[in-house]
Amino acid sequence: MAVAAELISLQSLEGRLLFAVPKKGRLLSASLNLLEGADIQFRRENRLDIALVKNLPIALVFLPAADIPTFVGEGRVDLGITGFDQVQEHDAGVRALARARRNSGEELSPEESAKPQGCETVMELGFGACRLQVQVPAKGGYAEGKDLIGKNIGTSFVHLAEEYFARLELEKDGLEGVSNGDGGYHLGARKLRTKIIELSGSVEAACALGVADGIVDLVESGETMKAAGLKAIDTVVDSSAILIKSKAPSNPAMVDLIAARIGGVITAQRYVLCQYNIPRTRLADASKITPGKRAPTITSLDEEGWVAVSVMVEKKRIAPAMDELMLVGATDILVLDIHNTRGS
Ligand SMILES: Nc1ncnc2c1ncn2[C@@H]1O[C@H](COP(=O)(O)OP(=O)(O)OP(=O)(O)O)[C@@H](O)[C@H]1O
Ligand SMILES: O=P(O)(O)OC[C@H]1O[C@H](OP(=O)(O)OP(=O)(O)O)[C@H](O)[C@@H]1O
Repeated sequence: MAVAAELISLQSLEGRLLFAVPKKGRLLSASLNLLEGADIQFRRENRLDIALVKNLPIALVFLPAADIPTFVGEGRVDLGITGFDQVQEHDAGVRALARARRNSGEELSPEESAKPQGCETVMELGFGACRLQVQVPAKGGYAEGKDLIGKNIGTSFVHLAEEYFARLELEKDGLEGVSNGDGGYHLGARKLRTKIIELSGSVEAACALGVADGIVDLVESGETMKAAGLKAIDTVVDSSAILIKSKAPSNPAMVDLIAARIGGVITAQRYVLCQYNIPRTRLADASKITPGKRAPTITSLDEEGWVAVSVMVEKKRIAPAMDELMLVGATDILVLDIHNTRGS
């Protein structure tokens, strides 16, 4: 991490909530938009991975998305933005480590046992949607995950891939549904027959180059997979960006404040405000079309028998909702952008 000691001392971090943000990649720009919407003001110095927030007792820590669950899970950082897939992979890695230590007879120290491990999901953030999928050459003979048992699998998600193939191997051996009690599938004392090969990027090239028979990698549009001559045969995780928090944050009230601000921005991005006039006799029909997040706000109009309705509608539903409102007799339908929200 490029932290210039002369610019940001450890003392300047004292009393500040630490908030981890992806330093690059697919989640960076939407994460920065969220921070801006939540009025978290900072200036990131060139090459510096820590930024002090000007208007709140927070410091932002820019980290690779894959490392954020570790920092938050160990309580080194209070809050973080990362992909659900990364949290799942981290948790699978923690399970694998615990098993390895148990198998080698190593005891946890009292401090380790007492320390709250793992992170909690605060909310989904509405971006970074993708799927972690098992992909194979489109023209090959593999049709489902179990066809790859005993083969070579290239992936950056080694722990999730191991658990995925452990489950398939257990099923194949007639031990369907065995999870051995720690939340993820594993083979107990037996060894995984499928070979998981760790790759750190451009995983889609592994099959064509003969390194792997199949891969476990992320897919969004499917373009990368198609261009590499691959097809998906199974989904391991459905993912999107999430806000996570440590189980023992340094300042729970500040965590709640940031979560409320970010929640407000997300709601504002997802909804529009729809206003219309309608005869009171048709209100029940209109309310079915636009029920609102909780309930529509109804005000009487000066004109006898008419009411004005103000209601939040999901952006993706607004066009058909307007069509339907017209059909039940609504007039003067207006749609307004919501700049920010709180408590909705
Ligand atoms: N194609 C994609 N579409 C949408 N979200 C994605 C996509 N690829 C990755 N993501 C999400 O973004 C997260 C970070 O992935 P990304 O590849 O951008 O990270 P990175 O830090 O640049 O890592 P790397 O250097 O390994 O590429 C993933 O864990 C996933 O949640
Ligand atoms: O389905 P698509 O929309 O084509 O996206 C999928 C690609 O995006 C991710 O890689 P990224 O571009 O982040 O680079 P990487 O291979 O270096 O991880 C992922 O690993 C796939 O390669």
